[in-house]
This record gives sequence, structure tokens and C-alpha cells, in this order.
Amino acid sequence: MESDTEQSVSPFPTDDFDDDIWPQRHETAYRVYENLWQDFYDWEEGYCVDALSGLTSLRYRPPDLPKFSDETSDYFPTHDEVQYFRVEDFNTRTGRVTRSTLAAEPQRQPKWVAYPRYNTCTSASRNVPAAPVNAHLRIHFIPFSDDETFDYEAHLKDFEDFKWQNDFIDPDLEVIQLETARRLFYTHNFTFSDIDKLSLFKFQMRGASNRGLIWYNTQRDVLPWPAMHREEIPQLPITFIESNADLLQVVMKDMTAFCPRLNCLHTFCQLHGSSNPAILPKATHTNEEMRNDRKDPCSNSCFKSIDPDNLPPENEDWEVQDYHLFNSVIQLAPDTLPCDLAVICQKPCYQMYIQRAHTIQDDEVLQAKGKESGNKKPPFEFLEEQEFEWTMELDPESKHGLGAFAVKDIKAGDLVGEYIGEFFYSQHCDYLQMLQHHTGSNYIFDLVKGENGTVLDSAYLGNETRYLNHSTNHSNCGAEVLQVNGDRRIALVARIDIKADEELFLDYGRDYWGGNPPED
Ligand SMILES: C[S@@+](CC[C@H](N)C(=O)[O-])C[C@H]1O[C@@H](n2cnc3c(N)ncnc32)[C@H](O)[C@@H]1O
Repeated sequence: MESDTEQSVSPFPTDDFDDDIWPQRHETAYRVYENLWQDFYDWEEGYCVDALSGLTSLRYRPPDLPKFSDETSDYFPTHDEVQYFRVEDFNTRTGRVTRSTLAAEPQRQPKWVAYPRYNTCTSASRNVPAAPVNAHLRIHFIPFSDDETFDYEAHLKDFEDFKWQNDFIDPDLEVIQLETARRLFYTHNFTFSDIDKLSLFKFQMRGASNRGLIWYNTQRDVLPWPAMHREEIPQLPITFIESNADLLQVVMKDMTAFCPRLNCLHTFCQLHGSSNPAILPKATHTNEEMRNDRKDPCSNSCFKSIDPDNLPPENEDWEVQDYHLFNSVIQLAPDTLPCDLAVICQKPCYQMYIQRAHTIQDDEVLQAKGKESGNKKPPFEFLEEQEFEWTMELDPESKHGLGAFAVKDIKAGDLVGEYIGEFFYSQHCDYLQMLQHHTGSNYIFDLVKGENGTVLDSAYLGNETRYLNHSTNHSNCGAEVLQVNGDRRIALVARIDIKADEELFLDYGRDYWGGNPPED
């Protein structure tokens, strides 16, 4: 453990350092980071071993095998086949814990044969755009990496980066970096912008309201690394917000920068939710409407029981925290009645009414309401979902790998299904060629042909329609490109009457086969 704490601990950092002491500061920062890195990984292994051993139920020698119900059977499970569960029962009345070991009767399952790899895909009911635009440059996993006949290294050359390396925020690293920041901030007088200037970490301390090391840290439970709980070094100023009223005023200016709550759910967070007016609900009740309802006053101090003309114009005894709490609630739920606000804010009900009247203007509510009723668009019309029973099943009996078969009679013109896949621009499909060549299967369906064309690929994502095989002369299904609410979608439709158990075929077209379709 490094000994930062020998130096004096100042709660607030000094101004920026002079340029000439930067190299020294740089070195300090690296030293702190490196030492903490070492400490963390020295500690983590033991922690993981402990955490994992807590999960095993066979830490104790299992008791003698209990008798099983199926005693007549010649099958008797061995110790290894029986699963034991340790049950700890806590009696809330006596405070005693009783422990027992239960044995689960083994289930004799038929032997499952593993489905051939890569023969299926993630099931989806809608086309999924392969967003973002450069998605084709990023590989999500390495296919066939354990297949010697596939040159996966050559395949990787088609990509610029690995998804898991870039989009992954390593929680271990985050913990180490936060602790490094804490030491640099309190023990070595770095400001957050000093730390950012060092470029030690991938993320800035506070990138924006929902970015940066501090923000990410509020979004998860951190590992209980003892170094993070050393009392002599205070926590980073995230925790000051609620405990210190003076600081609250200072911090409030900067509130969108970070949120003190571990369970912040962005949209509802009083800091982050309020930073985005677009998502906040609008009041639909005026103060006057509320005032006109005199029924059921909540208390003697209810706004309903006091004549509005006798109400004071302002609330005089309010602290900054009171305004903050009131605003947070009213922003998220502007139609909350003063009676309910009084319970939440722990203030007299009439004061809630006064504050609401200051915060929400009646004419704005009326104006918003007027706009809404004036602009009333006809309600959306939902097209009825096609009543659709499964018309096909998959069968490996097909000549061409798996195939789709009718499970009941299908009439000419009936919808068989929608061809579903990942939506791509055809110019971004090059990387699929190696895979198609290796597997001998190509699941690309052209939506728009040509240089700026688009395709659906159901290699990784799709539905049963991906199993329809090709036939040039005996296709019983056809594809129709439909424009549905502005999107191109592909309907597969029965061309002729099809009997149950018949295989479904589609003519993929000559282009699919490079001008040379196979013979039927
Ligand atoms: C859209 S998939 C059809 C389902 C595929 N049979 C499977 O097992 O996943 C298209 C692939 O099936 C095979 N296929 C389909 N029809 C074929 C045919 N008439 N002759 C040869 N291969 C065919 C080819 O490998 C083709 O690339």
C-alpha cells in the first residue's frame, strides 16, 4: 500500500499548477496509479476466490445418500450425480438458525444432441438496422475461431475494431481510476481538470451530465475494495451534495455534471431528468382548477381550507434544500396535488400551493392545452396484425441443409411469413463473403439492388423464413417487397396451394447464384 496519507490532506485543491512543475506532477500521478493498480490486483484474486467459494453448496462432505422415490428402479444415483443444497432457515421469533442439507432427486433426461453450430440465429420479429453506419467495421465476436479450416485471422482484417474492446467499460479499471483520482484530488491537490489534462484515464472525470468517470461510477455498485473505504481520505465530492447545505448552493450550479445517487435512473433522476426539458411532463391542471376543488381538505393547513385571498404571497421560511426538493418533484410530476406535495416535502399544504402557483403559470398551462386540442391529429391507425399461425417447421431432411416445411395446408396468396434480418447497405457486406464461402450458406436478401443498394441478412438474426431453400422450377412461394409505414419489408407469399408437409421453396433469382442457379 502506498503511503499518500503521510502528506497533509487538504479538502480542496489549489489552483492549476505552474507548467514547470508538471513533469513532477505527472510522475506523481503515474506512481499513484501504478501502485493502486498493483494493490487492486493483489487484493482482487483473494476476493474473487472468497466470493466464488461462497457460491458452492458442496463445501461440506455430503451426507449419506437419501432414499429416492423410484426405489424399484435399477438405477441408483451416485454421489456425483446428486445435487445437494444447504438450507439455512432463520427463525425471526427465536433468532435461531437451523441448517439442513437437502438432496435433489436427479432427473433422468434423454441425451440431448447438440444442434450443429452456426445453423441457427437470434430470433427476431422485426428487421434490425445494423446501426451505427460503421457497424460493419466492428466485429462482435470471432466466428469459427476454433475451426482450423477457417482463416479467422484473415477474416479479422476486414474489421477496424472489436466491439468488446471499445464499448466495454471495465469496472475493475474504473475502481482503480476512481481511487487514483481520489488520492490525487485530496492528497496531491490535483483538480479534476488537472487529472483530465494528464490523460491517464480513457474518460474524463466529468465529461458531461451523463458521461465521465464520476457519472459511470454512480451507475453501478462498486467492488468493496478496502482501499476505497479508507476514512482518512474523504470520498470525491459526489457525497457532499446532500450532507452540506452551504456546499449544496455551490454544487447546484454544477448539478448536471454528476448525480449523487447510486440508483439514479437517468430519466427520473432529479438532476439528470431535469437537465433534459424534452422528457419532462407538462402540467395539465391550472392552479385555479386545483383551487376550485374544495372537497376533502387534507389538514387545517390545507390550501383548500384557506381563502386564497388570505394566503401570503411568498413562503418565507424556505431553505435552499426545500426549493430543491419541491422543484424536483414538481418537474417530474407537475400535476401532483399540494396535499400530496405537503407529505413529500414535509411542509404545510398551503405553502405547496403558493410554491406551485409561482412555478407553474396558469396561462402557460392553458396555452399548452389549447395547442394540444387545436393541433389534434387523427389518432394513429394501427394496421391489424396478421392473424398468423405457424405455417412451417424446419426439417433437416431437406436436400440443401435445413429446410422449411408447411405444417398445414396453405392457400395460394396466403402470407407465409416476413423475411427478417439485419439491415445493411450492400457496400458494407464484403466481410460476409468469407463466412458465406466457409459455410456454403448465404442469407442475404436484396431489398434494393444496385450500388447504393440495401440488403437484409439473416445469418445472425432472423426467423424461420431464413430456411426456405431455392428452387428454379418448383418454387411454391414468392417474395413481395412492401412499403410499410415508410420501411421496405419482405413478405413471403404462397404462389400456389401448398399441402401440409410439403417443403417451401423460393426462387432466389439468378443474381444470387452468380448467374448460375443450381438445377432442381
Ligand atoms: C437462405 S439459406 C436456406 C436454408 C439453408 N438450407 C440452411 O440450412 O440454413 C440459403 C442456403 O441454402 C442452401 N441452398 C438453398 N437452396 C439450395 C439449392 N436449391 N441448391 C443448393 N443449395 C441450396 C445454400 O447453401 C444457400 O446458400
